[in-house]
Amino acid sequence: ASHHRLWSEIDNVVKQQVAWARLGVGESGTGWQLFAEDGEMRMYRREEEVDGMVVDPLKAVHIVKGITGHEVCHYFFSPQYRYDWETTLEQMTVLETISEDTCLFLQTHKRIWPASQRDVIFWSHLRHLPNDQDRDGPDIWTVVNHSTEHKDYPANAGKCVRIYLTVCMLCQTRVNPPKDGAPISRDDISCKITYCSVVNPGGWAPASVLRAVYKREYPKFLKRFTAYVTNQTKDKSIMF
Ligand SMILES: Cc1cccc(-c2n[nH]cc2-c2ccc(F)c(-c3ccc(S(=O)(=O)CCO)cc3)c2)n1
Repeated sequence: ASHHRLWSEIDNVVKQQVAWARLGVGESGTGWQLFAEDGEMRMYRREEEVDGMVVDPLKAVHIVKGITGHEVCHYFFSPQYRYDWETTLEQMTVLETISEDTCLFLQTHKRIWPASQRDVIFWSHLRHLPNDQDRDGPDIWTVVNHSTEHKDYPANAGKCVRIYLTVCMLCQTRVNPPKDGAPISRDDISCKITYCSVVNPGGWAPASVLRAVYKREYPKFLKRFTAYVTNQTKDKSIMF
């Protein structure tokens, strides 16, 4: 693809996020604490503060039957579906479509009492990392969202406090080919999802409130989003 002004930053952040997402949460004692479990979904966080603000990194691992990593990343990246699954979204603007796999978003999200309302500007990049180089390597689809500036929307100019985030949705598709050589159906596929997120809430917000919001919102988001993809794809041909 023709390189654009953000290309080198995107390439560096994507490589760093893919490496980070592929690191397991290891045995207990590595600082990751399991805080939510639901079926195949496991959510971990690390308690970290920067300048007295909670920036707890989050890592969620989920295995969903019947969908592919390409499908998960397609619905996570594409703006036209976002209001369907992002329940806390109040306003989304595509500031720039930089290429067919890279967009610039401005989003305002519903206010979390007693903190002020938040907005965020981030570039979003969809990438397929095929495993052609090493035979049994993982075939990865990923979307990385990373905060950036925009000259027309300075931080904290209006009523919203600007937040800063890096999010990685990393997917690996597993196929169990049917014994009798039949064509692959949705019963023969599953997707291993690793969702990583680090959010700096910008202005001050009480640690207890933020941690309670994260504990409630992240599991709800991942369950709702993956259910949305399952429902959107169930009668469509498989997008590998
Ligand atoms: C899933 C989740 C976790 C933690 C907090 C909340 C939440 N509750 N009420 C307001 C928000 C809120 C405030 C500001 C934000 F930037 C995002 C935000 C969350 C996720 C993403 S994303 O990049 O993962 C998906 C694109 O929207 C972007 C912004 C969410 N939602």
